[in-house]
Amino acid sequence: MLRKIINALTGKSDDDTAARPPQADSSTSKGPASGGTVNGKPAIHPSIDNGIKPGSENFAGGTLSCHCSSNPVKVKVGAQTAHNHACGCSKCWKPDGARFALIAVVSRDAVSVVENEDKLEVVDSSAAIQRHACKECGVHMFGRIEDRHHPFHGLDFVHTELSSESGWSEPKFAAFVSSIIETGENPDNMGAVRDRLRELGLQPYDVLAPELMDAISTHKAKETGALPA
Ligand SMILES: N[C@@H](CCC(=O)N[C@@H](CSCO)C(=O)NCC(=O)O)C(=O)O
Ligand SMILES: [Zn+2]
Ligand SMILES: [Zn+2]
Repeated sequence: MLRKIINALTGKSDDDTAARPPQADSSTSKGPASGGTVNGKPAIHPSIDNGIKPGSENFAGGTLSCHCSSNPVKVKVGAQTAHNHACGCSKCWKPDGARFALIAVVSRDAVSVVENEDKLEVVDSSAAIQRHACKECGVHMFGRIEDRHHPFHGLDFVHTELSSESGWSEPKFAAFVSSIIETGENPDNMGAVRDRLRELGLQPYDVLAPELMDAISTHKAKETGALPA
């Protein structure tokens, strides 16, 4: 692993090719390690690979459905989302073939499970974001922060591509970009991936966008007393 990191940093090739995940240009089926290309460029996510459609100002929400063909879980989101972004982390749900998840936040008060709640389970109860996923198809229906001290407490994370309504806020940046390597992306592809994100108008960040990092630090400073509450 260390050798791979050093090679990625120095630009040297890794002769242990058998151990490497497929290249971006290879074809594929599932997961970021096998993310393919669209028109010769790294595929990011099927909803935006052909361009990003802006959301609608007066949009007031819709219903998310999981991928089950029968008895899908349905979650009502009764408000427009905010901070929609592409996320490369290993924890967010991605559809087949996507390198990135698309994920946005919305007030938890606006989120309610309206059908087949019994099919939901929390993927990792120790995670800050409790991702409620369908036990049958694996789709994450919403992610909730239960820790009252967390900077984003009160917000749920949702994938608006699960809704048939159009008008949801569009993704505006890409977060945890380097993290795609953690699930098998070839480090040699990162330049092309970042170029493609910029071309789509999604500034790549390796953590979150500055306004969210500032919000997290402000929250912490108010808790410690470094800033007035
Ligand atoms: N490199 C890690 C990063 C995982 C991570 O910190 N993910 C963020 C963003 S998720 C939506 O933007 C996070 O806040 N995670 C908290 C949680 O998942 O509970 C990796 O790739 O796994
Ligand atoms: Zn399902
Ligand atoms: Zn994520």
